[in-house]
Amino acid sequence: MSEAVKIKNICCIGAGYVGGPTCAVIALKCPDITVKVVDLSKERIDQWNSNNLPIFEPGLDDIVKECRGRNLFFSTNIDAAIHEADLVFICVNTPTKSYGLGKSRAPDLKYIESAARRIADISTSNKIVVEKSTVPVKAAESIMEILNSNHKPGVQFQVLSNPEFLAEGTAINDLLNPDRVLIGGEETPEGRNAIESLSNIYSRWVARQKIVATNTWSSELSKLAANAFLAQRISSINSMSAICEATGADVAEVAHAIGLDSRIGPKFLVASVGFGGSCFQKDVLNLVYLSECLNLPQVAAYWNQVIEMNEYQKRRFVDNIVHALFNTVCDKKITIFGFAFKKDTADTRESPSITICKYLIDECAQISIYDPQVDPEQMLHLNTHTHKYTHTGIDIEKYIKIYKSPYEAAKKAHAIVICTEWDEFKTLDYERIYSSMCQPAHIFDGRQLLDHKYLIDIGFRVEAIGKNLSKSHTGKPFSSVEGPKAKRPKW
Ligand SMILES: NC(=O)c1ccc[n+]([C@@H]2O[C@H](COP(=O)([O-])OP(=O)(O)OC[C@H]3O[C@@H](n4cnc5c(N)ncnc54)[C@H](O)[C@@H]3O)[C@@H](O)[C@H]2O)c1
Ligand SMILES: O=c1ccn([C@@H]2O[C@H](COP(=O)(O)OP(=O)(O)O[C@H]3O[C@H](CO)[C@@H](O)[C@H](O)[C@H]3O)[C@@H](O)[C@H]2O)c(=O)[nH]1
Repeated sequence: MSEAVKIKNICCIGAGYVGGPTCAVIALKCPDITVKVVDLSKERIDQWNSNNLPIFEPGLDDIVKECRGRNLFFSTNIDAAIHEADLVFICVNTPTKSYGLGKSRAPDLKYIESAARRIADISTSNKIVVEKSTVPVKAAESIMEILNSNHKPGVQFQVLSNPEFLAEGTAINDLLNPDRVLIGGEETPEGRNAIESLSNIYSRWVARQKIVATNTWSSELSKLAANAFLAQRISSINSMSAICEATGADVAEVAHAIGLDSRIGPKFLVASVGFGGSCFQKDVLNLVYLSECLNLPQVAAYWNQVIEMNEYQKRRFVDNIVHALFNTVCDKKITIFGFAFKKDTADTRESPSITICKYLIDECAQISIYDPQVDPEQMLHLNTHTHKYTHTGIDIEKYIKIYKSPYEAAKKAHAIVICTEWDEFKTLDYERIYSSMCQPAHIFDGRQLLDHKYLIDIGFRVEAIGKNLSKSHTGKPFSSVEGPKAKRPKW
């Protein structure tokens, strides 16, 4: 590739949360480029071709409606799309391995490898292959080796790393107005030309100074580093929330106060019941495993603590629920508000709600769940593909009921547990809810979402992450769930 190629045909392998929205935005901004999004899953492709898209993402429907059939196509014909493309995005999943070497930590790269092998098999013309999936450092090298070992004579490949930074729920805005676009490539004339070809696509709507070129390994590591830093911020503020509950400091006030320091900044400091989503845990574990493989155990332990803190936060929250409900939730109806891992998405991957429900089921609670977007089947099975719950063999369907109305979900419940920060939870009629519940009625706010004073005035017993509201009701601070009462610090 002696000069930057003008891209006319793009193939995207993987029609998921990244592939679909990213390609929809590229098609919108580049009407002269044909974009084909392909996937092994016929069901997913059929949904992309229907009025009921597989992903709930604000703003996505309108873009797909505008571009689909014009220059945006969804298909299972993977080979044809690869064959025609000048540039291929690899957007397949890279979940944490559930077997073998690196089990529960290393990313599973089997989907990446199979996509790379397919590209090598099918390609009869030069292609730029863009690794958009999140991968360990040096994955591009493996992709290049697979391509170069299997290609047809005369066919050349360039592999770029172009990690995606969109967050679910705000994906369209993030894609239209990214903080940066990162492109890593080989430090050769061919590598620079490939970077230029991809930059020319993004520069249709992203300012040139926001398109950052690096070497391939920096780009791959920057994606893991960005997610690790973001997850670390949440674990840090969550660790503060435990201190707040034990002392009477208010975590929202602490977050505001520290966020005013321009070196710290105000974003991503909302203490919560714990972070969820398909990326943070997986990518931090990926970094931990990478560090271990590089014989850097201290680095691995440092980042692993981010995950440990997240687990601790979820456990702490549930322990508190059990203690506040007079040390037993057995056979009590507990209502979970929110099953998605954050608002404005129907995605439940690694949602804290799952862990919370499992812990409560371990205590034999009867769980009722309401979420405005999540598929009821997923909630009924706690996002597993079976109704049997883990090692206990518990039949979870016996313990879970799904409701279409928050008011029905809360009827005769002993407690409401806010797990997702959906806006609609802020404006429910809590007086009506209170009068339909078993008394004393409890609310556990895992998202600092509600007006606690108002709820206490209604009569609720309220406990919230990072706040000590005890003076208003039981006199027991949130953190006393640890067992022996937290000791007052000596100054
Ligand atoms: N979800 C996010 O918000 C997000 C954001 C940034 C980066 N990422 C990263 O992007 C990657 C994709 O994430 P996602 O959430 O879109 O995953 P996803 O599971 O929603 O989608 C991946 C798709 O790839 C398909 N696939 C797998 N192997 C294939 C193959 N060989 N040929 C064709 N299709 C194949 C699967 O069927 C699936 O539909 C991951 O590495 C993830 O870490 C995700
Ligand atoms: O102050 C905060 C911010 C977030 N969260 C939680 O953290 C999780 C992740 O949220 P967010 O980062 O907004 O959503 P994701 O879609 O997981 O996006 C992250 O993961 C993506 C996949 O790698 C990256 O592309 C994004 O840049 C990165 O923000 C969710 O459970 C949130 O509720 C908090 O608890 N407190």
